Amino acid sequence: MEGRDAQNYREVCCKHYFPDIAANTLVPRALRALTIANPHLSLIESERVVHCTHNDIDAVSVISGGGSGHEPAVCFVGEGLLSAVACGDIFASPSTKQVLAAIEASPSSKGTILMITNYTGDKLHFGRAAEKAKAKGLCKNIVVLPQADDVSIGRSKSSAVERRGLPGHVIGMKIVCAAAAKKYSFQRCTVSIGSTLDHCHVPGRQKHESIPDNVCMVGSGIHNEPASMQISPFPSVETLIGRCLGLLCDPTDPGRAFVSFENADDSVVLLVNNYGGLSSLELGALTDEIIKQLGAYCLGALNAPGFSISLCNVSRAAEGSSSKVEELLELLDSQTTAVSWPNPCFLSKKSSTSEKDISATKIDANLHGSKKTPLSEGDILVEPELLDDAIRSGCKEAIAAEPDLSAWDRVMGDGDCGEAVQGVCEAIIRNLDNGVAQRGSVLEFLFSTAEAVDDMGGTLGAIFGILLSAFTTCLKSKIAELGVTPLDASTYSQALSEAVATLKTYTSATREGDRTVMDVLLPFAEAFAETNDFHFAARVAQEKAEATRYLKPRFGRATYISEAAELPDPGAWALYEMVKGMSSSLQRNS
Ligand SMILES: Nc1ncnc2c1ncn2[C@@H]1O[C@H](COP(=O)(O)OP(=O)(O)O)[C@@H](O)[C@H]1O
Ligand SMILES: O=C[C@H](O)COP(=O)(O)O
Repeated sequence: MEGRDAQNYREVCCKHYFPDIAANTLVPRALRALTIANPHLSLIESERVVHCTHNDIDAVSVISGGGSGHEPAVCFVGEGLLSAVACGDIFASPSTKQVLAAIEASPSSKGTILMITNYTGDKLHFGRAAEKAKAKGLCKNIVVLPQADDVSIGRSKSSAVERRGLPGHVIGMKIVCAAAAKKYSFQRCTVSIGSTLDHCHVPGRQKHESIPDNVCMVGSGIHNEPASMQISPFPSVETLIGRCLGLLCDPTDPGRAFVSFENADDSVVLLVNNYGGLSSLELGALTDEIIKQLGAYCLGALNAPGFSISLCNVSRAAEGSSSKVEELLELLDSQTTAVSWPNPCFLSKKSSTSEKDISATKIDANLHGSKKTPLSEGDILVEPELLDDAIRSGCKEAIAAEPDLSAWDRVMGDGDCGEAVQGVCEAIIRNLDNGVAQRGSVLEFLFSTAEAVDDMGGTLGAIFGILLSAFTTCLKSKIAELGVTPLDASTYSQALSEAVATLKTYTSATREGDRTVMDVLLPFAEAFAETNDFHFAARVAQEKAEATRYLKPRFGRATYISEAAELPDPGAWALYEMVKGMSSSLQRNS
C-alpha cells in the first residue's frame, strides 16, 4: 500500500463512532449490552464487573480480568469458564476495588483462583484484592495465577518480570475453568508470538504513531507497546510464519526455548488469534500457512491489524499436572455458556440456585463501609488554604505534563500512563472543589484521595494506592503516639519512610536504577527524612527524574523495548511533577 491508499487506511483505523468518549463510558456501555443480551451474565456497573448469575458456591471460582480493549475476552464468563471478570480502562489493569467486587460476586466454599496475564498492574491489584478478601473473610483459599506465554523478549531481558501474557493463556484458562466446573479440587506449557502490521487506535486518544509500510512487526504485545522485532523489507507470508514458528519452537534458542516440541508423539494445541483488525479471510489464509487449523478470535487488542500464534504442549501439561492428555483435551473442548468461546452455546438446564442480584449499592456499602474519618480518634489540622493550594498545585503540574508522559509511555510502554495520572489528579481536584480540604483535616483529605487513587488502575495506580494507604496508616499511628497537631515536617517524613518500606514488600523494584517510579520515590523519601526539608527533597526528585532517561529498564512494560530512547520514565516523572507543584505552592505561601 502506498501514498494515498496508505493514508486512507490510517484514517479509517483512527476513526471511531465514539471518538471523544473516555474508556470509562465506552466500557460500561459495551458491558451493559453484553449482559442485556445474555441473561446468564450480570453486571456490577459501578465496578465494571461481569459475573455469572448461576454461581455454584460448591465449585472453585475462577476470576480473571485486565485492561479493556481485549474483547471478546470479557465474554469468557459463563458456566464451564470464568465465574467473573473485572474490566479496567483500556489496556490498564482494574483497580483493587474492582477485583474485590468480582471476588465478592462469585463466592466459593472451595476456593478462588485469580487467573491473570503477567502484567505488573494486574499482579499488584489482583494480589492486593486477594489479601483484602482474606482479611474480610470472603475466602480462605485464594491464589493468584499469572499466565505468561510470550517468547519475543527472551529469557535474559524478561528475567525480573518474567514473560508477558499473550493470547495463548486462554488454553490453560479453559482447562482450569472446566476442571473447576467439574468440581476438581484445586501451572506452564504454552508459548505465543504476535505479529502486527500497525498499532491499534485507542478511542479518544489523539496522538497515534504509524508503522511504515515496508515494516512488519514481530513480537508485538497486546497493548500497543512497540514490538521487539521489526522486519524490513516486508517479508513474504512464508518467511514471516517460518520466523514466528522458529521463535516458538527452536530448541537451540537459549533465550526462547521455553517449551520443548521435539517429541513427535506429543499432543499439541495450536491457537491462531486475531488481534482485532485482520479480516477473517486474511486470518484464514495465515492459519492455512500455520499448518494445523484451530483458528479463533480470543483476546483482541482493539483494532490492531495482526495475529498471534500459540502452541500448547498438552502432553507436557498432563505430565506436570498428573493428568491424562485426553482428560485435558476433554476439558478444553467441554461446553461452556461463555459467549465468546468458539463453540456452540448450550444454556444450562439447571435452575439458578444461588442467583443473586448484587446491586452496586450493596457492594459499594460493603467496600466503603467506613470511609468517613473518625475525627475523635485524632487528626492533623492545618491551614485549609495551604492544604488546598499545595495539593491543587501538585495535581495541576502533573496534569500539565500529561502530553509528555503519554508520549514517553507510547515509546517505552503502552501509552496510558499520562491519561491515568491526569485522571487521578482531576479526581483529586474535584474533591478539593467539593471542599474536602475546607476543615484543614489532613486525614479527611487523605481518605478522600485514597478513594480517587483506588479507582486508578495500572501499575502506577497500584503503587500510589499502596503508598497512600500505608502513609495514612503510619500518620494515624503517629497521631495516636504523639497526640499533637499540627505535626512537624519530621513526622511526615518518618511516615513517608515507613510507607515506602511497606511499598517495597509489594513490588520487586525495591532499589534505585531500574527505571521505575521508585527512582524518584526512594531518593525523595530519603532526602526528606534526612533533612526534613521538602524543597530540598523536591530538587533531588527533579535530578533523579531527569536521570531516568539513561537507566536500563528492569521492570514494567519498558523492559520489552529493545531500543533505549533516552526518554524519562513517565511514572517517575509524574511523581516529580506532583512534588514540584507542592513545593512551589508551599514556597509561595510561606
Ligand atoms: N515493578 C514496578 N514497581 C514500581 N513501579 C513500576 C513497576 N513497573 C513499572 N513501574 C512504574 O509504572 C509506570 C507505568 O505506569 P502505568 O502506565 O500505570 O503502568 P502499565 O504499564 O502497567 O500500564 C512506569 O513508568 C514505572 O514508573
Ligand atoms: O490489559 C492490560 C493488562 O491487563 C494490565 O496491564 P497494566 O500492568 O498495564 O495495568
